[in-house]
Amino acid sequence: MATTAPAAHRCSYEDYEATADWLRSQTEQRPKVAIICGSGLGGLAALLDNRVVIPYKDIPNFPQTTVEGHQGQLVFGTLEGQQCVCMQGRFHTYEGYDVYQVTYPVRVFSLLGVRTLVVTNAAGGLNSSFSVGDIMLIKDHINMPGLVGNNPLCGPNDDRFGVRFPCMSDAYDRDLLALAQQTAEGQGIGAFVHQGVYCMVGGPTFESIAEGRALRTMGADAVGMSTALEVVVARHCGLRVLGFSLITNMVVTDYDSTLKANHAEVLDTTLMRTQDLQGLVRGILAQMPVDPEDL
Ligand SMILES: O=P(O)(O)O[C@H]1O[C@H](CO)[C@@H](O)[C@H]1O
Ligand code: HPA
Repeated sequence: MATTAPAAHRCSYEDYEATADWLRSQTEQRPKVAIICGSGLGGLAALLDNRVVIPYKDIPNFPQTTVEGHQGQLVFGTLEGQQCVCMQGRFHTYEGYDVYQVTYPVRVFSLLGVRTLVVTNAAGGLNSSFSVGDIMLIKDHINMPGLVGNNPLCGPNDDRFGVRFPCMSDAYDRDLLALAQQTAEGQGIGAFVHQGVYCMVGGPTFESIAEGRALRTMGADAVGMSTALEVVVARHCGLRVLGFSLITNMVVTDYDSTLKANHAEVLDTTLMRTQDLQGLVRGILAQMPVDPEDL
């Protein structure tokens, strides 16, 4: 049977602008910080004061969430004096979305005036010194889909967003990383906060043992099915980025192990660490200058 490949949802500048204009018409809030909540981490949005909640289904051009643990709404509000917008639910390529849809909200945020993107995710631990429940501050990533040509910046470059060949060696802001580490230590949770490399894979399968071993050998400390694409688009349009992985399970890399990765365990672990992660984000925002130039 003949099949037709689905058309890529590459969007025009005007599409992003239309969504940003519509959001501006729904709220007077003008966020400077966007927070993308990973699986089971949507509770971060509940911390915001003066909340304005907008379901994705009402937002022009927005995809819909389909994964358990991702609610599917934008929450505008203030946290520690910072004007924020939280994505309670992100998009993944394994849901059937293409890389342009997965990253659509990031460019909209940039047009809204956001200057800092905070990405969070649930991830499997590869570094043998990590334990379930640890928090990894992301210091770098391996964008596996991007490395094989599935990069959200493929296609004609729109210079209004950024340059054709953006640098990724500075993807995760070093000053924000240092602030996050100091904040964790100040809050007494430094013992389970580490820095490491996040590897994005396509999913939705969890890793085979050979894949887990290969990723570890490549230098990844944690693996998940999100984040890198959003970060690439954020850096392209000049946002500074801070990223957190919550280690929800350890990737099985031993043929004698009987452990089996599963999404229920991922969501259970997020419940266990939700307070610490929320406290950490709150503490960082309390000290983070609104203008990146002030860091
Ligand atoms: O990356 P987030 O969205 O936190 O979710 C992670 O958890 C899910 C697997 O349990 C996958 O979607 C993986 O990427
Ligand atoms: N692998 C990939 N993605 C994940 C994992 C994992 O072990 N845990 C949470 N998200």
